[in-house]
Amino acid sequence: MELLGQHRCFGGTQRFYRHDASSIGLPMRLAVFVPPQAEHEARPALFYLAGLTCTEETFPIKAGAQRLAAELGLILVAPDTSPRGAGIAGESDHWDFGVGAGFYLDATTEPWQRHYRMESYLTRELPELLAQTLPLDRQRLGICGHSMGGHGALTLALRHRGLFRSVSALAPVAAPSDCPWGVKAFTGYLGPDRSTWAAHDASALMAASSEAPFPDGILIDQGLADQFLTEQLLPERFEAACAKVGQPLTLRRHEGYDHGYYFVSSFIGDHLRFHAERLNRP
Ligand SMILES: N[C@@H](CCC(=O)N[C@@H](CS)C(=O)NCC(=O)O)C(=O)O
Repeated sequence: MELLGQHRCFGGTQRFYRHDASSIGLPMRLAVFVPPQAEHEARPALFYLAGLTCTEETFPIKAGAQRLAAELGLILVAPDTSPRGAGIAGESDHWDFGVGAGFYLDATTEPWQRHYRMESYLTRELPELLAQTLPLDRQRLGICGHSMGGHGALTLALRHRGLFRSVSALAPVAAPSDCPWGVKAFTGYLGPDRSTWAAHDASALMAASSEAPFPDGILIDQGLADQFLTEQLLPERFEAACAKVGQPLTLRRHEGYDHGYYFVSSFIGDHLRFHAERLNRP
């Protein structure tokens, strides 16, 4: 991993890295906050997946999570939202598909399947690489995300049982098979056969579970003034699926909050505490 920049921050360091990602076949960038406690011992890590149009810089710059992460001793890992530089014609033409919109899955269609492999990158390559490079306890990983990243957090946690001990989301795309962003992404990355989509749809995955996958609970925050709430996010679908399988879910609906980072920064602290509590258990 090539260290591109390092900044002292609340006694720890905010770092930016670039590395050759073998699962993607291209260089990837990521941001990592290392809390002061990591100088002495391996610490738990929270992966944060950002939403459409974001980069690895969005979370460290806008969410304001470092102060509390330093107190809690949490490493924060913020990857990019898609491969960049794949050279696919038109890959930057849409803000909700292609560059900046990788949807945290492995594409199975041409021309995307060679490089658009965010799921393999995040679940196989990155935990291993980070554990080799940083004082990170590989057995204590949590995942959270916002919007498309909320979809990523929920689906990766549900698809890779045991990899992430705790999961939460802010304004997640909760039923992507049934919203315009998800239909566009799944059609493009997985093809038109809808039977392949359910495996990447948090509500469908939860509804298909035989028992509660996260008995310690899942936390979701949602703003009620979110401009994408009723057309794209559909948290009530995930809520119904959790109820069906007995999955404990705290879904908090907040009057007046919209979709952006003023909302994320208002509630990210509760997510850090939620994860720290679960990741610090022996
Ligand atoms: N570009 C879109 C909005 C995209 C958007 O809201 N992205 C969210 C994630 S889905 C975000 O976090 N944007 C970055 C930011 O708010 O700083 C639009 O013009 O409507």
